[in-house]
Amino acid sequence: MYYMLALQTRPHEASTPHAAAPAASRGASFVVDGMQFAYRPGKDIFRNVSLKAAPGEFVALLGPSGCGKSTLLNLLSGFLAPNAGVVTIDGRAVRPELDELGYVFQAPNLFPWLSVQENVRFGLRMAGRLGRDEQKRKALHYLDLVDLADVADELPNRLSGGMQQRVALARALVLEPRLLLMDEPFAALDAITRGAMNEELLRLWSTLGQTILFITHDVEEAVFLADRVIILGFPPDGIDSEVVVDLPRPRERRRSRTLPRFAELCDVLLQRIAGVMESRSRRPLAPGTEPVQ
Ligand SMILES: Nc1ncnc2c1ncn2[C@@H]1O[C@H](COP(=O)(O)OP(=O)(O)OP(=O)(O)O)[C@@H](O)[C@H]1O
Repeated sequence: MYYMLALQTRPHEASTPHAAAPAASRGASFVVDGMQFAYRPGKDIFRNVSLKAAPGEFVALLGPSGCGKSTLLNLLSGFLAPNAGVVTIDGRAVRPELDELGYVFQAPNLFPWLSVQENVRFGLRMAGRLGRDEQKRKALHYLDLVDLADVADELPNRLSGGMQQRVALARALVLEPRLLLMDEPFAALDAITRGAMNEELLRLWSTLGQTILFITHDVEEAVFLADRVIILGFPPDGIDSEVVVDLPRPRERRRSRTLPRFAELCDVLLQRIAGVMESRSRRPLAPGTEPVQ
């Protein structure tokens, strides 16, 4: 039932064709200001990076392997602390335990011995939020939203990869985060399932209105989903550039992908990534790493 509701009401997408945030957004803003970060002294991953997202904005983070996408996400979630600069969520210094934050990763990482419903309920139990019946009701509500209420009592190993990832999404959503951090959440899925998950994510976002930061390697996925795509350069360059995705919403795979603007935007992103790769290949080798003649 809730899934149908999500399909029918798309306040964000219907009313704001290009804008970032739905009118009554539940999303949190985030600000990264003058951030410097290194895992080891003298080896900066980021140097003076600044970046913002408005409440309810869908931001994709794109870049070649090793450019620092996951590191940036870990800094935004407070799992890593910057060496300089600030990271705030709605004006508060970030900490991993902030209620505002939710996570979805590439692997669903469900507990195999717990039912689907118990997996989704787990975070509420750990946080001691709500009574047992209310936790169950809420878990079922979010399972319904991802169209999995009918497998609530199954164990995860009875589900396909795509279904397991939808459970992981419901598990994040049940905590009602205002900022959803997604690290290549659909990368392990086949192309058809991935496309369906992309559409499903847009439906949920248009109903729930979180701010989303979504890491991907896939330019088409970035263009289909995002309001804005941030391209990262190789360390320590930080942000290479940004591209605003001015495609109309609501977006549907078959319709959006046939728009000439869709192809243009993909092309712009591919060129930017090629520029990032090229700038790295032109970079002088670090002392001691010159090829032996
Ligand atoms: N725990 C760590 N300790 C030291 N260096 C690290 C650590 N994690 C990542 N790095 C380095 O930081 C840089 C950025 O890594 P990161 O995983 O953030 O990149 P990424 O863009 O997410 O890559 P991918 O797309 O392959 O997942 C890389 O050079 C990587 O080797």
